[in-house]
Parts: sequence; structure tokens; C-alpha cells
Amino acid sequence: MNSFGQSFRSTIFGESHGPSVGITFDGVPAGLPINEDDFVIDIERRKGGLQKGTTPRKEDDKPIFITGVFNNKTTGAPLTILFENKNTRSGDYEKQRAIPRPGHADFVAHEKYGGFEDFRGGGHFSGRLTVCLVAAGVVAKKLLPGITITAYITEVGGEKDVENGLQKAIDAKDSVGGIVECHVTGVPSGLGEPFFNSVESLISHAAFSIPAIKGIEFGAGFKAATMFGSDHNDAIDTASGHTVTNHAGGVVGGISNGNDIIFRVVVKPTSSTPKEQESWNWDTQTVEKFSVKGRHDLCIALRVPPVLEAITAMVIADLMQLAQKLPRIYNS
Ligand SMILES: Cc1cc2nc3c(=O)[nH]c(=O)nc-3n(C[C@H](O)[C@H](O)[C@H](O)COP(=O)(O)O)c2cc1C
Ligand SMILES: C=C(O[C@@H]1CC(C(=O)O)=C[C@@H](OP(=O)(O)O)[C@H]1O)C(=O)O
Repeated sequence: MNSFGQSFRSTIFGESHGPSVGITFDGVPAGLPINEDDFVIDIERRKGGLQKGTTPRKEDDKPIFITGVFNNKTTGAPLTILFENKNTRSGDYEKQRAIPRPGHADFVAHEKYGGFEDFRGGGHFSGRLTVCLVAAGVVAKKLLPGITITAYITEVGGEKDVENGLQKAIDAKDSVGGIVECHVTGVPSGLGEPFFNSVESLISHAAFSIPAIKGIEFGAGFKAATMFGSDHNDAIDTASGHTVTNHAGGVVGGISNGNDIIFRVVVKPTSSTPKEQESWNWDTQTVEKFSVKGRHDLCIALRVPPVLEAITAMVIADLMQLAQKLPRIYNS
């Protein structure tokens, strides 16, 4: 399934080394002002090549509006945005084709799609597609005045100091993972559609769609298992439901309780590591030693914060529309 959301619905498409990647939205109100400049900040935050530990592949990442925009305002029809792929080096992948990279989607994609999958740059499984999620976040955030969504790195390679975490990986000539935390303020109470579309379920569903995310916890998260109930419970101290502590992470019974929504995701170490590994060779039908050549993120977590904010904005916008707290026509 390449679509997500019920009312604010996004459909993602494209491959890392195809002509472009893109996204189509349904449920964007008509009349919403939109132009290229709106996308610059978040897209720059996600870009590789700018900071140490990120892929040297550089793309313009300029949004191209294909449908749904007229005179710099949304029309209410499906909104389609493309991002071109220009800086591809597919030869790296042709050479490695016989050996599926452990930890990447090469083997499972080959099994599922019978070898017809576009394997160049990880194809449809590439982190490249997260530029489209960031675009979705820019559109969704426009629909959420008064709500702030902020994600940041809390750990790299088990170190609170990002530089130390990165240096460990550089010294080991290997890749490294990390933890990214997200805080959402200004969310009204009452969002979430139990049983199955609870706030936690939808945020988790969307978060696990980001390649390389392997875990998530809300509020006190896994630490809750070590606490007494009386410590974990968040005492309510106002009529609006404000709580003194926030071990619940702003969600109880799958419904937002008006406090900050707080969650953390685990980003695994990049599978395409320069370190020598072993994998099955489809041509020779043996296990072989090899090391991944090409351009890769040493630490994917460095690039995840704007992507995590984006999927959160998509979920909140969808839930707000379902709760009819968002207009169908944008008049301000
Ligand atoms: C922003 C971003 C950048 C990524 N960059 C790389 C990369 O350079 N090399 C790589 O092997 N994986 C990279 N990944 C992760 C792979 O796409 C991912 O591990 C792969 O598709 C398998 O999916 P899974 O890890 O969710 O199981 C990146 C992911 C994201 C979100
Ligand atoms: C292109 C991006 O990241 C890519 C994500 C990625 C992967 O396997 O996920 C592998 C690399 O692709 P390539 O070998 O084509 O350089 C990264 O550069 C991007 O995030 O825009």
C-alpha cells in the first residue's frame, strides 16, 4: 500500500534512480496558499551532503507542482508534487547486483517482485522517498496553526553527544544508529479514533513507513514496565485535563489528552556499511565476503528529524479532519 490517511490522504511513488519521486495528496482544502519557498526550510534540514555523516549524494530537491495548484493556491483537486533525481550513480548498484546487501531490502524485494524490482539505489525502498514525506509535512503543518511539532536527535550510537557517537563509527569504519524524539504541542484533546486508529497506532504506522525505523515508544515508554502505577499515573490538575507529569506521552485510551504528545523512535545503523560483511551471492550460489561501495549515510538518524515531524503532521492533520476540526475551504 502506497497510500496513508483517511481524509488527508497521501500516495507516494517513484524510485531513487528513476526520473523522480513524488506524492499526491487528497483532502487538502481549496485556497491554501502554497509556493516553492514554503518547502525550503524542512527540505534543507533533510538534505544529505551538508553535514558530516550523511550521504554525499546531492539533489536540488525543488518541489515541482504538477496538479492541484493554480495561482499559488491549492484548488481542492489532488495535489501532486514531484522531486527530480539527477545525481544518481546507478553503476554502484549494477556491480553489486549479485549480492543482496544484508539489512537492506535487496533480498526481500527480489523474492517478492521476482527480480523485476528497480534495485538501483534501493529503488522504491530508498530513503530518497522521504523527501516526499517532508513535502507532505509542509502541507500538513500549514493546516495546523497553533500546533508545533519538533523532532531532534537524543542519541547516536548510544552516546548523548552526537559528535562522539559519529566519531565512534568513523573510527570503526562502520555505520551507526540513533534515537530521535518528537514533541507535539497545542494538540486539542479528543483526537484519535479507537479501536484501531488510536493516536499511537497511526503515528506508529506512519513512523514505521520511514525506512530504517525499528522501534517507537510514547511518554515513559519501555521504562513504564519498571514503575509503580501510582508513579506512572499522570495527576490531572486542571479542568482542561492538564497533567502534572506526562508519562502517558499525551495519549490515553488512544485519544489525545491535551498534553504534549511525546514519542521516540529508534533508527537502525545504516545497512550499507563500508565494513566487510558476508552475504549470499546469487550468481556463484555461495556465501561471499564483500563491502558496500557507493554513497551512503553513515548515520541515518541525522536525517530523520524533519521526516518524523512530517509524518506526525500528516497524522494530526488527518485526525483533525476526521474530527472536523479543520476547514474544507481555507479562508484566512
Ligand atoms: C533519510 C534516509 C536516508 C537513508 N539513507 C540510507 C543510505 O544511505 N544507505 C542505506 O543503506 N540505507 C539508507 N536508508 C535506510 C534504507 O532505505 C532502509 O534500511 C531499507 O530500505 C530497508 O528498510 P528497513 O531498514 O526499514 O528494513 C535511509 C533511510 C532514510 C529514512
Ligand atoms: C538519495 C538519498 O539518500 C539515499 C538513500 C539510500 C537508501 O538506500 O535508502 C541510499 C543512498 O542512495 P544513492 O546510492 O543513490 O546515493 C542515499 O544517498 C536521499 O535521502 O535523498
